[in-house]
Formats: sequence, C-alpha cells, structure tokens
Amino acid sequence: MAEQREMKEKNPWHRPVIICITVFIAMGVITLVAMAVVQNKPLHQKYKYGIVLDAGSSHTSVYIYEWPAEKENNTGMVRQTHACNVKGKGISSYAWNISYAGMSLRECMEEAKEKIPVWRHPETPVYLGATAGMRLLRMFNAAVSDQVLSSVERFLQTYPFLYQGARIISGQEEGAYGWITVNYLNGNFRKALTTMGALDLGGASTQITFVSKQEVESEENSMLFRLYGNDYHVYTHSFLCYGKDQALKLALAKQLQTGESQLRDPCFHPGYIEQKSLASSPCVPETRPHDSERTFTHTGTGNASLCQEVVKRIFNFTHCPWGRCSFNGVFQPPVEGQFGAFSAFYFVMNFLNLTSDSLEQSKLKMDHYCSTPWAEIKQRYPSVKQKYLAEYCFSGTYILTLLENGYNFTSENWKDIQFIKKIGDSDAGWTLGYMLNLTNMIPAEAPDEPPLPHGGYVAIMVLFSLFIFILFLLAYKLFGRPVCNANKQII
Ligand SMILES: Nc1ncnc2c1ncn2[C@@H]1O[C@H](COP(=O)(O)OP(=O)(O)O)[C@@H](O)[C@H]1O
Ligand SMILES: [Ca+2]
Repeated sequence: MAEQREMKEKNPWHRPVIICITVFIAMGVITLVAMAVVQNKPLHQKYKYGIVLDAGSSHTSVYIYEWPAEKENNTGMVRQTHACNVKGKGISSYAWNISYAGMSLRECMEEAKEKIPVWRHPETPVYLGATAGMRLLRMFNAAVSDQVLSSVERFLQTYPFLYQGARIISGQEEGAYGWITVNYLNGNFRKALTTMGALDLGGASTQITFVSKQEVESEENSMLFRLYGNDYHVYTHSFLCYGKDQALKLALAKQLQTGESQLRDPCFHPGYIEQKSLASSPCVPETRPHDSERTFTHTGTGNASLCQEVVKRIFNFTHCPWGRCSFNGVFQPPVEGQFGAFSAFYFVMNFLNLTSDSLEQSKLKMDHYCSTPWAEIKQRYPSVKQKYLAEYCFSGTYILTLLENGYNFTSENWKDIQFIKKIGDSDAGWTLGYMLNLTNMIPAEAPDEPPLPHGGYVAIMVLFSLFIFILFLLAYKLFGRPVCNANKQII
C-alpha cells in the first residue's frame, strides 16, 4: 500500500496541479486558435455603392446598389438596397419642357444622397440609361432628344457623386443586361449552371434574350459573353414599338384604319367609353396627310377572343427571310429552357392572377375578365390607377399573344416562364447588369477562391482544437495509470 502511494506520488499525472495545467493549456490553445481566426476576418464590412437611373418610356426609377468593398470581383455580391420612383412621366415626355427633365429627378437623387454614407459620395458612380421612349424621340427629333439628355446630365453633375454619363442604350444592350441581371442574381454564372432566358416588357419596347444551342443566323441578334470562365452564345432581340403602350397605339390605329370616328373595341370592357385622340408617333405613322391627331369615341365591347384577333393584326407573321422567325421578319431560334419574365410582364400577369396558370387557363380567365362590365371593374379595384385598370384586358391579351404567337411558346413550355418582379432584394431589369458591366464586376475568368469559406475554416479549427484536447484527456486516462501498473510488475 505504502509503495503504491509512493508510486502515485512519483507519477506527475496524478498531481491535481498538473491536471489543471493541462486543462488550461488545452483551453488556451482553443481560445488562441479561435481568436486568431476571428481576428483574421476583416474588422467590419465596408460597402461601396453605385446608382443607376432607368429612364424608361413611362417613368424613371433610381436604383442604389451596394457590395462589400473587399469583394468587388466576387460575383454574386452586389445587391439593390433602395429604389425610388420618380414622380411624373418619363424623361422623353419633357421634349417640350426641356429644362424640367433634369429637375424631375430631384426628389429621388436627394434620397440617394441620404441613403449613401457621405464619405462614399465622391467615389459612387452614377449612370443614366434611357430606353425606348428616348429611342423613339431620337427618331422623331434627334436635336430635342440630345437636349433632354443634356438637361439630365447638367442636373446629375450638380450632385457630389461620380457622374459617369447619360445615354440612350441600344435595344440589344437592354436585352443583354436584363439577361445578365437575372442570371447574376440567381448565381448561375458562378456555379456554371444553365442560364435562364429574360423577357422584358416595357411601354415602348420589349426584349427577348436566351442562350440557344441552335445557330443564330442573323449577326445583329447574336452576342458572345465570356463570364467567369465560360462562354455564352446569346440570342437577343428588342422590338421597338412592341412595348404595351405602343402596341396599344398600333392596335387602335389598325382598328381606326376604316376612318370611322366611333371605335367599338373588344379589348376594353363593356360600358367603357372615352373621347380620345391618337397622336402620330414613329410607331404609328400618319396614314392620311394632315391627319396627325385623329379624335374618336372609344367604346368597349369586352371580348377576349376577338381582342386576340385584333392584337394578331399588329404582327406580321408571313414575311420571314430566315430559317425561322418570331414576327416582322425577325430571326428567332426556338425558345429553350427556363425564362424569367419581368417588368410589365409581371405587373399585368400578377394583377390578372395569371402567374401560375397554364396557357389554356389564362385564356379562359381573360375571357371572363374582359367581358366584366367596366363599372364593376372600377368598383372592385377602387385603388388601382384607372389608366392601368382600363388597359389590363388589352395588356393581358397582348402578353398571351406575344408569347404564344410571337415568340412561339406553347402549352407544353408555358410552365417554363416564371413571372418575376424581384430576385432576392433586387428588381429584375437591365440596370444591375448595366452597372456590373460598366464597373467590370463580372470577371471574364473565375478568380481563385480560398479552398474553404471563412465559416468552414473557423469550424474546422475549433473542432481540431477540441479533438486535441480530448486526445490529452484520453492520453491521461490510458497512459497515466498503466505507467503505475508496469512499475508494480517490475517491482
Ligand atoms: N402596376 C402596373 N400595372 C400595369 N402596368 C404597369 C404598372 N407599373 C408600370 N407599368 C407599365 O410598365 C411599363 C414600363 O415601361 P418602361 O420601362 O417605362 O418603358 P420602356 O422599357 O419601354 O422604356 C409601362 O408600360 C408602364 O405603364
Ligand atoms: Ca423598361
């Protein structure tokens, strides 16, 4: 017994003080590793900002984007933090009131000044891109469209941001940047996944953009992007005058061709009656000389199938100089894959509750909706803007016809169209893609990334430290006592 006690006292592992020291060392290792790892993380995320103004035909929106400063070239980092709708109409409507075009942006730009930290103002880029409304104005009167752009330019330059220009973007760019936006936000580039097509419906133009496995026969519809180490052969087309406001003008002009002053229109609700005039525009050229403002009485008859017949007449389906066409002699390969349909595609289909219906169900619902009396519609939706409300029957029918007869979607692939407004926090639209491109934020080649994300690295380090600590304990249990026993045998 006395020998045993002596042995225990000689073995240092049996001393409580040594056990305590071991435990403290192990805990110290764990704390040190954890602290070193946490300390390595950037102190706090510093954000950078960018502003893009979408000067559309119907109105202007100001978008603010932010991204972590040290992750500028990592794709998937940019997100929309704020959107502001400019009051009033689009900048092209200031053609005869030019000095106010810039001033109209004041409220939203003041908001941007408040939202972005002051110390970031001088390095925050501001871009203004104008779309189909300004394209039409330029066709109508190039000098006036230049003056409108100068007015907004002068105004934007009064702000402390880094002004990067105001220009009319091409239809091709509008389509391509919309496609970049939806695929960037869905993380498709980073993961080298198959991409999603983009369908954008505005007031004055509409865009279709998707990756096609088939050859794109016409050069003007073909674009090549190298993003994140992958090549994308993209088909894109923008139809000027086929946004929903200009398409309505085309449909009215077609029906007014007979020269009557009374128009009985199946695309408007029964009981709808308004005095209107149809001003000539580059989309609706004057059919008769000296007849620039045709006034007429517009009455609704509310019949969706007849409305579809009217809408079909604004497309030319017979002329096609290529292997295959969408309409108006424009080449289009067959649609393939998933599509995101945004902007007015979403507003209209969402209002009509058609975002998750089949093509057939949508047509049936449109029959019912269009034949509902105007008085009942107004009563049912008292808070909806009357201009939109009056036009949803036309707009819904136009969308179904454009997608089915124009782009050749079928009952089978209708489910591949997702009507979307936002992806995460960011609106689907061309603006984000535009900024990503101009700031070179999507690299052509994939940058090298650390093998582990930061969280995984911390977890592994802590687990390893724990593992070492447990090994210490085990070693004590296994080797502490056997040493005594061995000594006993020798004795
Ligand atoms: N809540 C809504 N309901 C229906 N249509 C809407 C709604 N909000 C916006 N719109 C329509 O969306 C379209 C937006 O087009 P816009 O971007 O201004 O033109 P473009 O892209 O052709 O230059 C317009 O036709 C506008 O009337
Ligand atoms: Ca638009």
